[in-house]
Amino acid sequence: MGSISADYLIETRIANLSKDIDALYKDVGNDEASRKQLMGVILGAMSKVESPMETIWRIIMSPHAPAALMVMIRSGVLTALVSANKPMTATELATSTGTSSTLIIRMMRPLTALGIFHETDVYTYASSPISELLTAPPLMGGYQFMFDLATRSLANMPRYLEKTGFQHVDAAPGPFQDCNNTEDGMFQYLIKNPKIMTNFNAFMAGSLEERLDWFNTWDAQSIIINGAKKDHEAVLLVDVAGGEGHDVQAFGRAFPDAPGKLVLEDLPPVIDNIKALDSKIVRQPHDFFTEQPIKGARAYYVRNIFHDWPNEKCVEIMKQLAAAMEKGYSKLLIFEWILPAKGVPLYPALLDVNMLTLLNGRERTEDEWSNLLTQAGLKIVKVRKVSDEAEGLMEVELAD
Ligand SMILES: Nc1ncnc2c1ncn2[C@@H]1O[C@H](CSCC[C@H]([NH3+])C(=O)O)[C@@H](O)[C@H]1O
Repeated sequence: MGSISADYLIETRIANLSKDIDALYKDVGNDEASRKQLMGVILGAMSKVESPMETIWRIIMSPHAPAALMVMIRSGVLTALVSANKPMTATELATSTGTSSTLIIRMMRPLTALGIFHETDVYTYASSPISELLTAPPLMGGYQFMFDLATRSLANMPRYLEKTGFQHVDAAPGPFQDCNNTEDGMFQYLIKNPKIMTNFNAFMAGSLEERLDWFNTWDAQSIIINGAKKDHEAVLLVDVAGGEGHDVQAFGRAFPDAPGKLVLEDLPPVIDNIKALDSKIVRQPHDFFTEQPIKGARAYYVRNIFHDWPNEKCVEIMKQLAAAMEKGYSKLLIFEWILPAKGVPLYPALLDVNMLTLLNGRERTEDEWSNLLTQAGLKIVKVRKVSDEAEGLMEVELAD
C-alpha cells in the first residue's frame, strides 16, 4: 500500500485520465479515423491493465451474454422494447410477448450490465442505441444466422477436431456437418431452412454498410471500363454468386454510363428470393461448379466466395471461370481477405476460424491465392490493398 499522498495522486491521475478520455471523445466523435485511433489506444491499454486471471474469466464467461441476447431477440422482447420507445417493466414485456417475466429479469441482468439495454428502475428496462441498432433487418438477420449456425458449430468444433486427432480436414464433412448431423454443406442446409436463409441473405446485403466498395476504393474506370467492348451484347461485369445483387447494383448506380451489361449470378433459390433490384441488372441463375454461361465478359467479379470453400473446390470454381474468360480481355476480380503471413489482425483471424467451422473454408495469404489460381491456369497481375484490416482486390488473368 502506498502513502496517503501517493494513493491520492493515483486516484487523481485516474480521474484526470477519465476526464481526458471524455473530452477527447467529444472532439473525435465525428471523425471516424480519430475515433478508431482513440479506441485502439483504449483497447491496448485495457490489455495491459487487465490481469491474466481477469482475461481468462472474461473469455470463459463470454458466450453467456450473446445467448441471453438471442433469447431476448427470439422471444420478441427486444423488438417490443425498442418499438415501445419508453421504459417497460418485466411484467409489461411478459404480457406483450408471452415470455416469462422471471426469464426476462434474468436475461436482462447481463444485458443491462453491458449497456445493451438500460435498467431505468427495478425490473424496468429501456432500449439503448445498441438494442435499437440491432433491430435493423441486416443485424437482426445476421445475429440470428450467426447464433443459429456459427455459434453452435464453434461450440462443437473442438469436440469434432478431437475426433479427427486434431488433423486439418480440408473438405466436408467438417465441424458444421458434425454439429448438425448432416451431410449437407452450409448452403444446401440454408436452402432446406428458408428462415435461416432469409436471415443470411439480409446479413449479406446489409453488411454492405460496413464494407468497402471496390469501385469507390480503386479506379474502376482504368481497371475494367477503359477498353470494355461497347456492342449491344457485351457484358461488362458478372457478379458471380452476388447474393441478392447489392454489390452489382451499387456498381451500376455509381457508373450509370459504363458500356455493357451487368449480370447477377447466384443459385436459383437466391435469385428467386430477390425482392428489389434495378431492372437493368440481368438475373442469371447459375451454379458455379457448372459451365459459366456468360462467355468473354470484361470482368468476372467474385466477392467473399472462395473463402467459403476448401482448396479443391476453389480450383473447380476457378477453372469454370477461366474457361469462360477471353484471353487478353477478360479479368477475374477477386475481392477477399489477403492475409499477411504474420500479424493477422483479430477480425480476419476470427473470420478464418468462422470459415473453418461453418464451411470447411478458409481465409488465405497471397501465396495461397497464387497457388490455387495457378492450378486453374490463372495468374495474379495486381494486388490492391488499403490495409490488413480490410479485404483486398486481386486482378487476375489467364496465365497463357
Ligand atoms: N454452387 C453455387 N453456385 C453459385 N452460388 C453459390 C453456390 N453456393 C453458394 N453460392 C452463393 O454464394 C454466396 C456467398 S455469400 C457472398 C455473396 C456476395 N458475393 C457478397 O459478397 O455479398 C451466397 O449468395 C450463396 O447463395
